[in-house]
Amino acid sequence: MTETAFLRPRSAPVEPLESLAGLLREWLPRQRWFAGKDRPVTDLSLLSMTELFPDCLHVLVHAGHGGVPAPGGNPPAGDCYQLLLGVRERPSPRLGRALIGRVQDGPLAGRTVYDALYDPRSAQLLLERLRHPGTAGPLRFECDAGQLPSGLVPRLLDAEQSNSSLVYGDEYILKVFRRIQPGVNPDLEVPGALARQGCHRVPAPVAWFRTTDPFKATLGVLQPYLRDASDGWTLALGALAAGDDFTVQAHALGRATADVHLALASAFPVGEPGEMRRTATAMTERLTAAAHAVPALQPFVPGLRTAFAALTACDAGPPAQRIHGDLHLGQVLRAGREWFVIDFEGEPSRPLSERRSAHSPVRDIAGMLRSFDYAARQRRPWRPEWACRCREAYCAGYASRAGWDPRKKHGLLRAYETDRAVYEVLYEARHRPDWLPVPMAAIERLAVRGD
Ligand SMILES: Nc1ncnc2c1ncn2[C@@H]1O[C@H](COP(=O)(O)OP(=O)(O)O)[C@@H](O)[C@H]1O
Ligand SMILES: O=P(O)(O)O[C@H]1O[C@H](CO)[C@@H](O[C@H]2O[C@H](CO)[C@@H](O)[C@H](O)[C@H]2O)[C@H](O)[C@H]1O
Repeated sequence: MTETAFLRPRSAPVEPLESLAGLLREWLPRQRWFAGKDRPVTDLSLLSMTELFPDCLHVLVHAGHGGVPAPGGNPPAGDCYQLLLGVRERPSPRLGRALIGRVQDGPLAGRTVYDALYDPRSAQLLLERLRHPGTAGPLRFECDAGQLPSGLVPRLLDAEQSNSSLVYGDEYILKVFRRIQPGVNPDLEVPGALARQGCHRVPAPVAWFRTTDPFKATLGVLQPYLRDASDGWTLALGALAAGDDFTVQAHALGRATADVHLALASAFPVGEPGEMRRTATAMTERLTAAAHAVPALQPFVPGLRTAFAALTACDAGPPAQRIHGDLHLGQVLRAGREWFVIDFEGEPSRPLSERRSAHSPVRDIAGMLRSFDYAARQRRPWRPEWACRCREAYCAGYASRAGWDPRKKHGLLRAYETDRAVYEVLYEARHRPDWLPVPMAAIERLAVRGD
């Protein structure tokens, strides 16, 4: 593996490759996983560029929103993204969907760049790198499994994702993180720790890659692929369409959630129950920021604030601990008769330090309860009673394993559900404006009726 002279990591806008930066500036905001859709990209700089294999560059870019450095020498507002770029004179016509554009000047002048994750050859070579641990410039490839098989055929998953995933021969799945923040990604840290606890509900990482420059960060994780699995969202929508009950599955899902919480509490330090006043303040601040970004929230702010204010009169809840952080029906897979939990990254828009700290497990429970509501609102007539039964069954399943019943923590649950619905309003406004009515219906319910 080489790191050629013009491919050394750089940290300022790179003049000779300006036209590559120009292409990426146009292309990035159109990607599903691009997090800054609500703000224009004002500047784009290449942070590092490494030749991963011939015709394939590993690139970290900073997409800036504002350009002016923040006070105190902090970098300007924006995010770092990971790209694997194929660079060829004439890419195969089959890569049409992946094309980014033709570079006009600099060392890559005249070559066409494309998203290399769509290129089976690059995907295969990426797995080869993981099979043979080692380095490429600042990149480190590491493997926990004895020997990974070779020759597995790759396919890029075509899912609504915050990252990009490659499935290899239905044996393994490699998640390539897109938005990169300094530090260990919880989606490597948590499944690794749970596997060491013997928790069978989470596929364990078998290989991963990371960078040491421009900061230390996890870039991708390979784990076993649950080949006959269906995700909870698909199963729930199927049940709704068929008019089927989903309470047996919801009950088992509650048990699975509690199993994962118990394993997390053993694997990581457990704190005191959250201090209610502080929790209420943080939730209120998030509400204020969300209402600023999505004006449709504003009429409901006073009603929603009462859910947070009421927290101060609540009993201390369960101790704070590491949690999933973004639990919903799309994050659980049913294989055979068991539920598995995936994607421990937490809510993608929150800072990594916050996602890696201890929180109330009620936050996860509230996330799943909201998800039943989302499912029940996918087709008319809406089925609130279906969601209600699932919510009951899920909480009962949770209580049967955890030893405490979420339904007896009504004030906490209401506050966390409200906080989650506020997050969802922001998420949908940014990523899927057509879906905004779904969390807005919950906002109205929580603000007006409070249940
Ligand atoms: N271990 C696995 N086995 C089978 N399918 C998986 C596995 N991990 C992820 N998936 C599939 O990939 C999709 C995206 O994975 P996820 O971790 O949620 O990515 P993202 O963080 O990008 O949203 C999931 O919805 C699921 O369908
Ligand atoms: O990409 P992630 O899975 O990490 O999570 C983000 O995207 C989710 C949507 O894909 C979003 O979930 C919301 O929509 C789901 C239905 O598509 C629903 O089941 C969830 O309850 C609802 O929150 C999630 O919030 C977001 O972080």
